[in-house]
Amino acid sequence: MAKILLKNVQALLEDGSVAEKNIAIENDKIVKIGEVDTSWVPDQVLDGKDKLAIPGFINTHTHASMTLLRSYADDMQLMDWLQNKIWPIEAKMSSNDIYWGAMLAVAEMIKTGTTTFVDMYSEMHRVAEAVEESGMRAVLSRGMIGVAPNGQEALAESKKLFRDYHQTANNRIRVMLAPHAPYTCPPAYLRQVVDSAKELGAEIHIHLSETLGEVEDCKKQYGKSPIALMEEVGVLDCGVLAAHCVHVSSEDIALMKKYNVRVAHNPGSNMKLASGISPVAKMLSAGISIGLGTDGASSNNNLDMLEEVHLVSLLHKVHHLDPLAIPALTSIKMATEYGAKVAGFDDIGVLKEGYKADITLFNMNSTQWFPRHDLLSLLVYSANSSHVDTVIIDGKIVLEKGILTIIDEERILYEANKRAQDLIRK
Ligand SMILES: N[C@@H](CCSC[C@H]1O[C@@H](n2cnc3c(=O)[nH]cnc32)[C@H](O)[C@@H]1O)C(=O)O
Ligand SMILES: [Zn+2]
Repeated sequence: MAKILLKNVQALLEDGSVAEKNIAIENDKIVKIGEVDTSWVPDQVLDGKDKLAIPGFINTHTHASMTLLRSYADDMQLMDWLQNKIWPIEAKMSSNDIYWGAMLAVAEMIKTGTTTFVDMYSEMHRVAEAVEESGMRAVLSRGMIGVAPNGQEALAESKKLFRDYHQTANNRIRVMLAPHAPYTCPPAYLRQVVDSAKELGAEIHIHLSETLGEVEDCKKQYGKSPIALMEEVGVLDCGVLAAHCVHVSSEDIALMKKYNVRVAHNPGSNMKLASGISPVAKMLSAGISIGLGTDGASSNNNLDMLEEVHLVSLLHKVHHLDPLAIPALTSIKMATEYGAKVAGFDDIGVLKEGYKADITLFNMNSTQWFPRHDLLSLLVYSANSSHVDTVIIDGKIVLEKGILTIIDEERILYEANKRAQDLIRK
């Protein structure tokens, strides 16, 4: 039995308060927050002095292996970027490229305090391998472009991924089915995906209503918005994680609420691709679950969730000309507790007894953390992710004093860089 004690740490609790606590971890779970019985003897004690403990960040939408394409194509329109730069080079990516790209992403995510990510890409068994080896938690999906030549093959791969990996690695890996978007998956294909999802009991991860152009084209072609089209073809019956939802109407929001569509909001990507500003405050007040995501490292260009926390708060304040919009606690909850719901978990996202021990510790020994009027405010508005000190996932220490303990950072940087260089020469 592995027992870890976080001693006298400042802990962000479910009600939003921060208080000095002991946190006892046994195997993969938090067993106690508060006074720990002297009969409970830990194997390892981590000193919590000057440390802030929060639930590990949950990145609700990314394409991990796209780290290999970071800085390869910037300052472009979404469709131009996808069709003329990204998809042609993705077609040349080998299974090993996918693996090392995912490893680079996992290293970056752990070092910036993320403990769970939701991914959509191809060759996902290699991403699963990176997740298994690194100790990370993830929701994986094979992104399907629903047209010839690979539509049917992608669906078969998706189903296989679900059967092989859903709820494996001590439940660290979950799997969803991911038709890429309404503009790449025609209704007949989406109906096939829905049938497969129902047959397997799988949920659906999809990009929806990302740009105005997408919504306009969808209305022209099918007479309805992407959200309404998803209702018609049955996607909304399966349990949906929808990335983006930037251009959604009041009618769309009512449908999303009716079917409990969960949203991955990607403020950095939406700003960089100039997709627009998602009506986050409106969706939150309609009772929709919204998490934060980075999207791929080619449209962000990093996987730093604390940056998204910062952005979501600032973006919606200035958008509404209202400094009360998306306060600090809401933005942190979107990155943790609400993100857990969005990703489909009921035992992560909060520091709570009985929950999984997925914990990020910030070292508060730097200028940005002084003076300490309000630790939550410092975290959201002042700190940065280089202050992440220790990360625990599923009860295992995967980062200690800023050093990756399970995976080899030097090797990952070397392999990923070499493969990215070879890829652009192919
Ligand atoms: N090209 C893959 C399948 C697609 S996976 C998911 C896809 O989403 C793409 N993607 C990344 N970010 C975005 C975004 O913001 N909107 C739409 N697509 C994106 C990404 O480049 C990738 O091609 C194949 O081999 O069949
Ligand atoms: Zn995406």
